[in-house]
Amino acid sequence: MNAALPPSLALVGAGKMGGAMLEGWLSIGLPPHAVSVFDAHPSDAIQALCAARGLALNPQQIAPPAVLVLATKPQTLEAVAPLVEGIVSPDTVLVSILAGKTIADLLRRVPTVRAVVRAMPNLPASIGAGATGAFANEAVTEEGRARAHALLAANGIVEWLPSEDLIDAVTALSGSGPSYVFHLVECLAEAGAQAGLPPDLALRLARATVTGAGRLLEASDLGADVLRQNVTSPGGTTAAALEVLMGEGGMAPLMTEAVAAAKRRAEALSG
Ligand SMILES: NC(=O)C1=CN([C@@H]2O[C@H](COP(=O)(O)OP(=O)(O)OC[C@H]3O[C@@H](n4cnc5c(N)ncnc54)[C@H](O)[C@@H]3O)[C@@H](O)[C@H]2O)C=CC1
Ligand SMILES: O=C(O)[C@@H]1CCC=N1
Repeated sequence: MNAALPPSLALVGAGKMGGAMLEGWLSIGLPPHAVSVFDAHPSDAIQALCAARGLALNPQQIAPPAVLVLATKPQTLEAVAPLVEGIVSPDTVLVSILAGKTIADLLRRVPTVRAVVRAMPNLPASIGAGATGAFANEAVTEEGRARAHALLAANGIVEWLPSEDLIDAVTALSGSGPSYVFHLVECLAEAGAQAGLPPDLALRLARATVTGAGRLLEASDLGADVLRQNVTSPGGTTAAALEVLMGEGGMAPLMTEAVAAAKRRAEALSG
């Protein structure tokens, strides 16, 4: 087991993200007996995982954990805070992945806690290919930060941020970003169908194209710009398409607008 992993951990909210993170922690050797899972409506998959691996699910009482990861929806913070407050001690590091909820919002609801890490993972965490941005407040010790890092790194890359303000932009880029890419697959498939392909064939090709491009990006030392140029023959078909995508009203201004909208929504979720 990674020496930096916390000796005890509580996960509150084991839905899509919390559940994915939990699987990552177990896969890097966090002992199941060190983990308690709290969820108001645990899915069948979480119930089965807890039963199979011997994880405590909704235990009545636990000793305050070294780290508590909060992974419920931001809108449920008010409702879940008394449960969290009842579990933590002043030495617990609270790691929150709630979009928009600030450290001040969290400390107001969970007054016993002092050390808070705000983290923003993303859904590819479920296959260990996540990207997380994180910020630690001044009460997080070196040990606490190392523990949070070990947990977050179980699911992919971790970028520590110099200020909390940046978390909303990270949420808008990489937190929500996988959804933009999945929508790209939908748009590409629809465009292929409009161009005359049977819709199911267009969907298969669109999916394989985005997956393949992502894998190439990962495997290559080349930048996205060079890889783009490598597909683009002068005067060829790609150049014709990129004139549209890189033209006025193309993808760059659209993406800028989309990310700005997500960031505004994250800001509005605070409080
Ligand atoms: N889904 C995603 O791609 C990402 C989500 N997030 C953040 O992760 C958090 C969770 O999102 P999802 O996993 O998508 O939601 P989800 O709805 O799949 O999971 C939330 C879980 O919390 C549980 N829950 C609700 N009220 C509770 C309570 N009072 N006590 C204990 N458990 C309770 C629910 O039963 C559910 O299993 C959100 O704050 C979101 O901002 C962050 C990055 C990416
Ligand atoms: O859509 C949301 O609010 C959450 C945060 C980032 C991804 N999903």
